[in-house]
Amino acid sequence: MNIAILTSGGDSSGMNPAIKKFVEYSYLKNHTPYFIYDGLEGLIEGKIKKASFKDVSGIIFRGGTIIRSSRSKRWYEKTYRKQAYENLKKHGIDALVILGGDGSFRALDVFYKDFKVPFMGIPATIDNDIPLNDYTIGTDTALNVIRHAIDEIRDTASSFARAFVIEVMGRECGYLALTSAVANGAEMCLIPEVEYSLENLKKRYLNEIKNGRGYFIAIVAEGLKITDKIKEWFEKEIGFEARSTILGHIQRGGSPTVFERLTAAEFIVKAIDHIESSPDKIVTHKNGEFILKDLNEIITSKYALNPEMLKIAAPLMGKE
Ligand SMILES: Nc1ncnc2c1ncn2[C@@H]1O[C@H](COP(=O)(O)OP(=O)(O)OP(=O)(O)O)[C@@H](O)[C@H]1O
Ligand SMILES: O=P(O)(O)OC[C@H]1O[C@](O)(CO)[C@@H](O)[C@@H]1O
Repeated sequence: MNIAILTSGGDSSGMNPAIKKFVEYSYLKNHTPYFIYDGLEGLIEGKIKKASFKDVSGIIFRGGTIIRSSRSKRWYEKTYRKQAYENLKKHGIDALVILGGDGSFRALDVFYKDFKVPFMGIPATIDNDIPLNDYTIGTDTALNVIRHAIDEIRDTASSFARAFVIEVMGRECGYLALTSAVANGAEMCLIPEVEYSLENLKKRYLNEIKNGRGYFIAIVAEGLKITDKIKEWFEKEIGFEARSTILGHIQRGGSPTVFERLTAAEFIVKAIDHIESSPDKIVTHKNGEFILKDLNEIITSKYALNPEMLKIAAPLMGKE
C-alpha cells in the first residue's frame, strides 16, 4: 500500500520517533511511506512526497515534527476537503496515518464520512485528553519539562518566603496539572474537572505557616484561567508575597524521553500491522496494551482522569 503520514494540531515531542518508525516499518512490510507536510493545510495544498530512510536519519532525539503541523480553518469546509481528497488520489495514496489530538480525530471523522479514505489515528498531544486511552504521544516529555521547570523554580522559592503559582498547559484538561502537582510535591493543584475550596486551603496553609512552612508551589491548569487571581489570593489571604510563571510552549519541546520513543514505536507498529484489515480505527493505549477502537467511539466519549490520582491530589484542592 501507499501510506501517507501527517501530524496535526499541537506538535508534541515523540512525533519524530513515530515518523521515523513509520518510514522504516512501512518499508519492512513492503508498503511505500509518504509524508504530508504542514498537517491538514498541507493536505489541502497537496504537499505530499515519498519518504526515504534519509529523511528520517538523525531525528529520533528531536522534539517537534519534521513534517510540521497546522491548525486548519479551511478543513471545516467540504470544498477544501474535496481538494485534499483529489491530492491523495493524484499521488496514489491508499491510506492515511494521522498523529494528533481530539480535534484531529474529528477532522478525520468528517473526511472519512465524505470520502472513505482508510486511516489509522494515533493519539499525539501533550494534553493527554483522548477518551478511552491512557497515553498520548508527547505527555511524558511534557511532564519531564514541567518537572525540570518546577525544580528550578523551587530553588528560588525556597530562598524566599514566597508563593509560586505555576500555570501548565492542557487546554480544558487537567491531566498535566494533576500529574505534575503530585509528582513534584506541590501544595496546591487546581484543575477544571474538580471543584476546589480556597477556604479549606487557607485554613491549612495558615496552620502550616505557623508550623514553619517557608514557601508554596501551586500548580494551576491553564483551562481555569485563574492564575493571576490565585497569585493575588496568596498575597491578600495568606499574606505571602507571590509570583506567577506561565510555562507556555516550553512544554511542547524537548528531546523525547525513552518512554516516549518506545511508545511511539509501538503505536506505529500496531497501526501499520492493522491498516489493511481494519482501515478505520484509532490505536489506543489502555492498561498497558495497544488496542484498536472505532473512531466514533472515541469522539463520542469523554476522557476521564485517573480516580486514584484524583484521590491522592484531593488535599491539594482543598478537599477534606
Ligand atoms: N469538528 C471538526 N470538523 C472538522 N475539522 C476539525 C474539527 N475539529 C478540528 N478539526 C481540524 O483538526 C485540526 C486539529 O485540531 P486541533 O487544533 O483541535 O488540535 P488537536 O488535534 O486537538 O491537537 P492538540 O490537542 O495537540 O491541540 C483543526 O485545526 C481543524 O482543522
Ligand atoms: O500552540 P497553540 O496553537 O498556541 O496552542 C496551545 C494549545 O495547544 C496545546 O499545547 C496542545 O493542545 C494546549 O495545551 C494549548 O492550550
